[in-house]
Amino acid sequence: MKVIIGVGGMTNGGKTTLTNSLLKSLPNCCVIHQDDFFKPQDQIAVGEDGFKQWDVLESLDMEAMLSTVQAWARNPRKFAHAHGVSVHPDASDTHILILEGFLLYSYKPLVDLYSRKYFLTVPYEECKRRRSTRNYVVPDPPGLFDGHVWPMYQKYKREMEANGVEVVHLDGTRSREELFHQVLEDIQNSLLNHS
Ligand SMILES: Nc1ncnc2c1ncn2[C@@H]1O[C@H](COP(=O)(O)OP(=O)(O)O)[C@@H](O)[C@H]1O
Ligand SMILES: O=C(O)c1ccc[n+]([C@@H]2O[C@H](COP(=O)([O-])O)[C@@H](O)[C@H]2O)c1
Ligand SMILES: [Mg+2]
Repeated sequence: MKVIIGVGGMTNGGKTTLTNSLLKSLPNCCVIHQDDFFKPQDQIAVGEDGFKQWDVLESLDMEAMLSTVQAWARNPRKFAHAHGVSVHPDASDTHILILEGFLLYSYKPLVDLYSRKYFLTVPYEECKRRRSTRNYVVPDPPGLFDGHVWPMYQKYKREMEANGVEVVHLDGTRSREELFHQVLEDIQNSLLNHS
């Protein structure tokens, strides 16, 4: 059995933190981080607002991300080995892939592949506060959060809702441990229902 799980939602909702905990606890579990598919800086468009448009789908090489997912689906065992994930020879034939990122449910070719689509959010103030403490490869210029990041988050979320994409909402203000246990239990239950 092959299961793809999305850990999506807003920037600084806690996606990467939650994913790293899940990886340690789920058997035969690989991960693909959407952040690894940002295009090079010189290919990122500059908007009329003067900001580099990092938070739009066109800034990500989604075709390459999809190819990586397909490589996992063709041979999860080989993919796990290639990515340093240990697969026990006697392990059950359940293979899990976590996709983690802020625009997981806005790219049509991926949207039907998920068994479960988690969506982490925190209130605006908390998101802005957490973001101000982050050190991205390309640092945020002043005003980026209110001028670009937050408006794009709202736009893609509205589109997702208009398209009827069903997600499991997670309250990112809960503790790391609570979120981890909630999601682990939910995944384990959905694995039982699939088998
Ligand atoms: N449940 C949580 N409660 C409080 N802070 C959190 C929680 N999860 C993550 N954080 C913190 O919030 C920031 C963003 O977390 P991260 O997992 O990198 O988010 P994302 O990948 O969604 O941008 C980090 O400083 C992290 O330590
Ligand atoms: O990783 C990069 O190269 C990178 C370069 C510029 C910006 N980012 C930011 O990375 C954010 C997504 O990552 P995350 O962990 O905050 O969800 C997104 O809001 C972008 O603005 C990321
Ligand atoms: Mg992250």
